[in-house]
Amino acid sequence: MESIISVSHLSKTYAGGFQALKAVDLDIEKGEIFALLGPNGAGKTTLIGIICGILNPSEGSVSVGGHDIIDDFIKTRSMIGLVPQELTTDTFETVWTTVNFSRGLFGKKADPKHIEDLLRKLSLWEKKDSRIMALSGGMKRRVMIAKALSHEPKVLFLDEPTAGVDVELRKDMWEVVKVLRESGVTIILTTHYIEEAEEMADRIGVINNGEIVLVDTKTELMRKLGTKQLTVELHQALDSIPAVLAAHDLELAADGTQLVYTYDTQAERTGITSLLNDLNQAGIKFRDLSTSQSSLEDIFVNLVKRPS
Ligand SMILES: Nc1ncnc2c1ncn2[C@@H]1O[C@H](COP(=O)(O)OP(=O)(O)OP(=O)(O)O)[C@@H](O)[C@H]1O
Repeated sequence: MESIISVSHLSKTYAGGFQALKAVDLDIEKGEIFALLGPNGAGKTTLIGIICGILNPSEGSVSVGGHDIIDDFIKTRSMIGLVPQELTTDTFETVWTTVNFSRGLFGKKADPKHIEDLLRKLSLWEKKDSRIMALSGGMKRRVMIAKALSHEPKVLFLDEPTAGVDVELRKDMWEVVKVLRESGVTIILTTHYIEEAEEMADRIGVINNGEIVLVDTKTELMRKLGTKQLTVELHQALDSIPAVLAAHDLELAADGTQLVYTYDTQAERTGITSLLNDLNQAGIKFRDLSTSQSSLEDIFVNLVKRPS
């Protein structure tokens, strides 16, 4: 895959000495929806701020579409649309005026056709002559997206697009994002909601304490998530896994008193029946059985838990 954003060894130390980013490496692929997950204060806004040229990095570099964000600031900035966390827009203006004005800020020639297409895509066309203050919260958010896309950027950043909105609005936003992706825009969103990342993202990155601790495709994470473990409590400890059980994905735990069997919950056959048969044949007796499943939530919590 071709990358559209390349972040290399990026560090940020704020004036007071606090290091908010620590040698971050990250590639964003053209056309993907990438979700950046992380707890409060992890460094998400700092990372976005640097890529968008709002903040200076302390070390490292970022390129957008192959251009360096510092050497080629105007070019890279025009390739980016940013929807900030807070809704900040001139409430007395109409939707049409506001969105056209945003395009002008990037020095782009007026293009009523593009703005019309954009407003239609965002289900705002009927509201083009309404003042922003007369719109619902969901519509205001969509106006923010229209403003961010008015100059035809290649990449759209959505910083916490659904923070504090109700479930219905959140689902609306997910639909909007998918429609935008189909039009070829690469989307990077930050979120606290694991469900949101699961619903929308092609890939998920987890950031904690200024470090990227995991980047993986959602499919791969779901595959990991789809595995379950069956723990067999044995009557007598084993030194090793007997050869008759070699066909099963087993590990010995708790000083040999537990056999842990990992299986795929999505597989047609879990293999549990045959494992229990083989245990019986081998004369291995057990006291108890229990199952557990790791969720994306568990993976996330484990990755970001603070040392106590
Ligand atoms: N201007 C600043 N000066 C000093 N420290 C800052 C400054 N801006 C942010 N920080 C600190 O840097 C860390 C990262 O902040 P950042 O806003 O990037 O986190 P975040 O992941 O976006 O958090 P949230 O989810 O709460 O928005 C935090 O500990 C924050 O207190």
